[in-house]
Amino acid sequence: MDSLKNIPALKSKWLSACASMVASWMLRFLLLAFPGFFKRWLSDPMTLQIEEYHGMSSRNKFFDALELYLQSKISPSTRLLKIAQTRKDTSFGIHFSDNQEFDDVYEEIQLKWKFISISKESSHTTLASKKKHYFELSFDFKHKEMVMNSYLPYVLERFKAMKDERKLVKLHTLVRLDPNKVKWDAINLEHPATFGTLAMDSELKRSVLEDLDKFVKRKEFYQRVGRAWKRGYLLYGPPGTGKSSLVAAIANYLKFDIYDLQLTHLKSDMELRRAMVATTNKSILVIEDIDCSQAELQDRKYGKGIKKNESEGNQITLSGLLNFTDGLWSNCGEERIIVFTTNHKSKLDPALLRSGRMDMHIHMSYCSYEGFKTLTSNYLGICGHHPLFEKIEILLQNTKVTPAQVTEALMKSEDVEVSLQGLITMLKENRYKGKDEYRDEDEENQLTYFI
Ligand SMILES: Nc1ncnc2c1ncn2[C@@H]1O[C@H](COP(=O)(O)OP(=O)(O)OP(=O)(O)O)[C@@H](O)[C@H]1O
Ligand SMILES: [Mg+2]
Repeated sequence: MDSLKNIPALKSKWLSACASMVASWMLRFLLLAFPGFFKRWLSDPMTLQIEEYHGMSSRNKFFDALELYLQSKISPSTRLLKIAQTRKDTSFGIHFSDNQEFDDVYEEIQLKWKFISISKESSHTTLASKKKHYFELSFDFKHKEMVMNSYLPYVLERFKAMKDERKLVKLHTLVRLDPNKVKWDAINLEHPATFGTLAMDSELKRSVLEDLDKFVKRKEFYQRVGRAWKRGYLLYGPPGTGKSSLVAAIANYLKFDIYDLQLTHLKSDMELRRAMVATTNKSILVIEDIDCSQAELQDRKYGKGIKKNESEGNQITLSGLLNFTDGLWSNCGEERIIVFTTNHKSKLDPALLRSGRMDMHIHMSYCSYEGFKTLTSNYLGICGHHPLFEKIEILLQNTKVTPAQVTEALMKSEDVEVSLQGLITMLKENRYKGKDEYRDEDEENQLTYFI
């Protein structure tokens, strides 16, 4: 009788067991049938956006780092790659297509990158800037700390290592996008100059190389003495003596990018500051022909030969530049080299030559016999002696020709005899020519150290 009484209780137990079994089957079925939906439902996504530019015109350096880093994450099964070669580049570059996705794994965290390109609505934009580009990084919110503090620094480290491996050196120049906006535009530096190919006094070359080596090794020293980790060089000498080639040789030697700062492209000290702040560490800021820039800036300031509306708004000054290079700018980065070049050191503002401003004054001068031998080894492949060398050595002692003039003569023929004879004729023609406007500087020391 008792067991009959328990029948309803047993029945409800049985029913609830059946119901929970059906529910678990259904859940299993749904999980198997729609895994994506459940994964999304269970996770708590977080997204970071990395835009190409931040502010008005400053390029986002992390965006540039991603462009290289993510090339290593392109899936081998990718069926669409955009290849481009700009007019100025000699090699092909991979460009990402809109909505291209990249998977990455870091410390077992799944990360998803996406490249996005959207049209901008502005009347002032150039063809290249009509689009806004950015990367999106998606991951689970619970990994936020790990991504911010560990993964992003890791991406930067990888980028630096990849850049060093590829030995990419960039040349950055200023381009004006609209009346109020300038930005740095970069191309690969294809300048072949190295210290080996430069016709330069060997003692001077050795001193410059030693100075560069010492500079890059002295991080702790600069920190200890509380100085900004920067070095300034003034390169001076007649046109065609290798000042620009020396800048390229330094960049190739240290693998530092070059920022070619054309002061006359800028309208105000504010623009100058923005452009300088946008330069990266391990870079060379070059201001070529500083005497000409200085003169033009003076003209603009006082309106000499310049229409009123052209001079308006141009408040860029040499002292503004020097204060900034000596002060805040040099302190907000590391391993910065600043180079001024000029044909006429005597025409420079004394403020620029003041002791401590430029660490080294390097005089690039006319072609010596030693320089000539470097050039014949490069251009004609002559490593030893040649019967015509003695004549050339005597001629070079009395003739002021630049290495550029010598290379021009050496390139005229592939026949060594013809080339050297052509050079002898050129040297004879130039032997007693005209007044030397660079004589004062030529009599100075080749190298002046300040620190
Ligand atoms: N010292 C040098 N060693 C090797 N090649 C040189 C040297 N000087 C000049 N040349 C050759 O002449 C060309 C012009 O030289 P470069 O532009 O470096 O001279 P520069 O001193 O910067 O002249 P400028 O004052 O006109 O700017 C170089 O591309 C190179 O081929
Ligand atoms: Mg030059």
